[in-house]
Amino acid sequence: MASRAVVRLSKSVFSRSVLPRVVIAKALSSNASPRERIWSCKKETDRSQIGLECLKDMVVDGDIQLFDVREPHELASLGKIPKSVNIPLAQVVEAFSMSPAEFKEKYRVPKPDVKDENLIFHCQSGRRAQKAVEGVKQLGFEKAIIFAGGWSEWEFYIKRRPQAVPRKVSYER
Ligand SMILES: O=S(=O)([O-])[S-]
Repeated sequence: MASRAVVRLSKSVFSRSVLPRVVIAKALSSNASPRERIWSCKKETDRSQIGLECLKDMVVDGDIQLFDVREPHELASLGKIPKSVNIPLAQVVEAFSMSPAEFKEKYRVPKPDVKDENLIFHCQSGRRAQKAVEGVKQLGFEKAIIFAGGWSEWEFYIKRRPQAVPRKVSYER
């Protein structure tokens, strides 16, 4: 009787709370790869996108290559996500076809590697970023993903919860 209760209790403890917590703790540790961190935050199984909370963590952490494919005038008038680099959609394929030296000279950041797992594209609401991801995937950047919520979701979040933006990251407008 008592042993059955113990088995039942330990099954529920291990299956529902302890193990997932261990997995989550590992995924959130500084040793976790960017991809482990991304997917630890996601409940859904769609691995082609990143959600706002995880994006925010990566922005704070700095371990991110985030490209904003809107037009420069949109960034100037609406604002930009910290750490993002602007490459308008029409230039994306050309940019990601450049040599690392040309890319660095033009965009002032290192060119991502085809194997990078922290390569993320966003725009205003997802449409252009989707095209950008499709374009770079054709060039071999298979692990590129999209922040579909884009600037719209980031701005909505910031406006509703400005205190949630860590001080380390300045809110650029
Ligand atoms: O930014 S958008 O192309 O989704 S309108």
